[in-house]
Amino acid sequence: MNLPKAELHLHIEGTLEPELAFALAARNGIELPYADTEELRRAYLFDDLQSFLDLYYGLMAVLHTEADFEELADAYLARAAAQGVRHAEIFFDPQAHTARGVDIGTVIEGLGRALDRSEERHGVSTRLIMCFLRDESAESALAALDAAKPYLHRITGVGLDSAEVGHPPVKFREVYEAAAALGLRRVAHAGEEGPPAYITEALDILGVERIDHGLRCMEDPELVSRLVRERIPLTLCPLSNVRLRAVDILEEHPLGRMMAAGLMCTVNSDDPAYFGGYVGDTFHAVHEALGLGPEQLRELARNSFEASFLEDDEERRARYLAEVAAYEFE
Ligand SMILES: Nc1ncnc2[nH]cnc12
Ligand SMILES: [Zn+2]
Repeated sequence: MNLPKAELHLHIEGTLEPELAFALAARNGIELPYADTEELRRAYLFDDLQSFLDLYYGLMAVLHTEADFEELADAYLARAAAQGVRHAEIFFDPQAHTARGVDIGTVIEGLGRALDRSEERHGVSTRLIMCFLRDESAESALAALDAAKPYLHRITGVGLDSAEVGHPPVKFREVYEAAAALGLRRVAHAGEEGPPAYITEALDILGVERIDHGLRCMEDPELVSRLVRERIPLTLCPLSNVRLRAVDILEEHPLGRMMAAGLMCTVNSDDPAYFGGYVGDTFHAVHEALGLGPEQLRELARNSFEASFLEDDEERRARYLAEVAAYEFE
């Protein structure tokens, strides 16, 4: 769906399509444990977040050089642009690469090369958000933040991802304090598989401005009231929730109820190479499965720009919002 939109929850490593994975494996002399792209795709049957993460971190082994990261990001931006994305705030997982011996500078400069050309090539403005792996230690996250210091001009904010349950936001209190002191914006995954209390902690202890997922807030009516009152954006990922079995089928996704409750929802693709669709596909899917009509889709698109980190470019935000208002549905 070509409705102009911002994508606010997108792991660049989750855009690694099987074809590119095999091409990079061949280029870098790496043998993948799959015969071909078909066999790899057949492995995309996940039971939960962890079963996905195991494959996701494994396949990253093909990413080595700046050129690899550049190609990955450029391929995503081309696909996103074709689905109406005008602005993308892109997550990356530096610790998943440094743990394999790939320097953080290689990752950031490689992604940066694609992002620098994105407006000219794809008409997509971008921001970069570095995520800490919550199943690693706070010390490891602090080391990642320290290693990113020479590249802060390229980084807008920090996030928190990976296996959620058992790794509450409070574990990263000092890391987020340090990030805030560096002038970085703050977001965190919370309430994907973890309890509603993690959402409250992310807001109160980490000082986040948006909640990534936040699906499980619906179990706590007081939390819902607070999120509505404070207009905290939620970056929902409905196709991801189905593939990782947070909801059984898309028709049962609470997105419609969340919007009706007054929550500031956005829809995003999370890891589109693994979950069956990019963000335009996701808009189309929620239209079909949940019966969201044009004005609800327009609200989601408007929210995506309002929740985006475009404070340093309000003129651009206003332009994007005008495009949303003027969009004519077929
Ligand atoms: N949906 C997700 N939840 C947590 N960590 C992730 N890393 C990549 N995708 C993720
Ligand atoms: Zn995510």
